[in-house]
Amino acid sequence: MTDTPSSTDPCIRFSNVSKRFGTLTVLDDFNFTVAPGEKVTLIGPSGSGKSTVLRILMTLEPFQDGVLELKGLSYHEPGGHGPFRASEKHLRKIRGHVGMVFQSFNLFPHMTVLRNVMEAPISVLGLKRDEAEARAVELLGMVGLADKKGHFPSQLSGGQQQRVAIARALAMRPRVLLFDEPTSALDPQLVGEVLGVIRTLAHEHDLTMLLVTHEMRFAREVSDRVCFFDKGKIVEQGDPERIFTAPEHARTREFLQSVL
Ligand SMILES: Nc1ncnc2c1ncn2[C@@H]1O[C@H](COP(=O)(O)OP(=O)(O)OP(=O)(O)O)[C@@H](O)[C@H]1O
Repeated sequence: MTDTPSSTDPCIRFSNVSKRFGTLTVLDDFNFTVAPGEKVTLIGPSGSGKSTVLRILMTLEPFQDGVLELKGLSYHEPGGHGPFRASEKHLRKIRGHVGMVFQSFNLFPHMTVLRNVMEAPISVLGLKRDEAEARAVELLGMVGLADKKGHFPSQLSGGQQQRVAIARALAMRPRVLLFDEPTSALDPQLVGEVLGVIRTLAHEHDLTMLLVTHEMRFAREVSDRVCFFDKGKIVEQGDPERIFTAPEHARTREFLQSVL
């Protein structure tokens, strides 16, 4: 396994990955690749394993079988003792490439918005304070919150907090950004502002993005590829227009009829 990816390598590659929680098999011989810069959305029924795919990529969950690579780095080191048996140092290296935006915003309540965005680049990347501040101010401007940098999270709406969380993830300059139902915890009137920020990111940046969302119209707008996921497998995938207008698989059709 090499640590030096070539430009033609997929950015993310799951090869025959299986994930079990006790006796429950969530991913069964799962194969999936994402190209550099590609925006891919996973849709599918609740409990089908979509979040688990993201959590494994973020190194938040171990897996049992198979091989997972991100930007040419394997989740188990050569000579290691099976999947995910990597040293903390190696996992940190992987994590350095990937950011994640969760359903709940998870901001530090005792820190201002600015500090929430600055903190990890200082403590994890070793950025100087003024560099981290300049980066944070720029990103807060990008998500439309430059004027809120001195506020605390409790003084912001859910939509604003989620936009801070997006700025915080971007501050680590990840190559891959994962979104796990980023608007599910929001009041309906706040969903649009968060989707707007993600839409801009998708259209204007070469970040590789993997999204799990129940917002089908949004999935159609931002994705290069939509994957219908059910019972730990990709049942059908392709161009969003085709998946949404002419799904080939009966399970995809049933799912889309139930949510559209
Ligand atoms: N830590 C855990 N321990 C035991 N079972 C778990 C754990 N995390 C997830 N599961 C189970 O794994 C399955 C897949 O969960 P996952 O959250 O990946 O599904 P999902 O497709 O993202 O669902 P949703 O759309 O509802 O978020 C579910 O049956 C869930 O109950």
